[in-house]
Amino acid sequence: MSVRLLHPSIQNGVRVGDREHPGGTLTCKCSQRPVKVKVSGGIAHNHACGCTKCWKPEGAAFSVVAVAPSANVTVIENGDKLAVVDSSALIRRYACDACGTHMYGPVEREHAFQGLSFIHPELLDNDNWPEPGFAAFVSSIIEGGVDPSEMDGIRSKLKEVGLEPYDCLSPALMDYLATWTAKKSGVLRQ
Ligand SMILES: N[C@@H](CCC(=O)N[C@@H](CS)C(=O)NCC(=O)O)C(=O)O
Ligand SMILES: [Zn+2]
Ligand SMILES: [Zn+2]
Repeated sequence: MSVRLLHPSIQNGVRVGDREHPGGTLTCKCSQRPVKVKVSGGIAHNHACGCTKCWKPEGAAFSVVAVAPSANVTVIENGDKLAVVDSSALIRRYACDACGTHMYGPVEREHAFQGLSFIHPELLDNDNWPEPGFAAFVSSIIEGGVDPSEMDGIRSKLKEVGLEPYDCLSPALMDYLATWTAKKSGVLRQ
């Protein structure tokens, strides 16, 4: 069986990026009138995501996705091609209606991630962005069509390239989300 492509940017090892990376311009895959979105500042929480909702390049089992403050994310060209993929989802993923690339996904609802936009750093016009730190929603790749028998090998490969596999987000992010929820409900003090 051929080796499953996890994601082109992690398949042969994760390249260590620049923590002080300044952002850049995200460009969709269209050869004509590509959508361009400017990210005017750093990104955080870069990770691989196996869920069925995050955009993945052709043939990849995982997406690579990070966040930036929504205030730093601006559509600069051909925004008329953008449409929200699923308006009921927490992340309002704006995709190019011609090539399907997800360009940015703001969280607008009251939520621990409110004010952040999810973006795919591989679409930036430079490649020194901070590397992914873990793999999230790994079991979800089965929902995307991966045979369950491949999972042991895929989790081993993720570990080999330095990405700890989790079936939701990382423990640190899950604790952050739970803390936000506990404060909102009042069981923890603000
Ligand atoms: N097993 C589901 C998981 C979907 C999911 O919960 N995705 C996470 C990671 S991106 C999430 O936070 N989704 C919120 C959203 O899609 O708006 C799938 O693969 O579709
Ligand atoms: Zn496009
Ligand atoms: Zn996802």
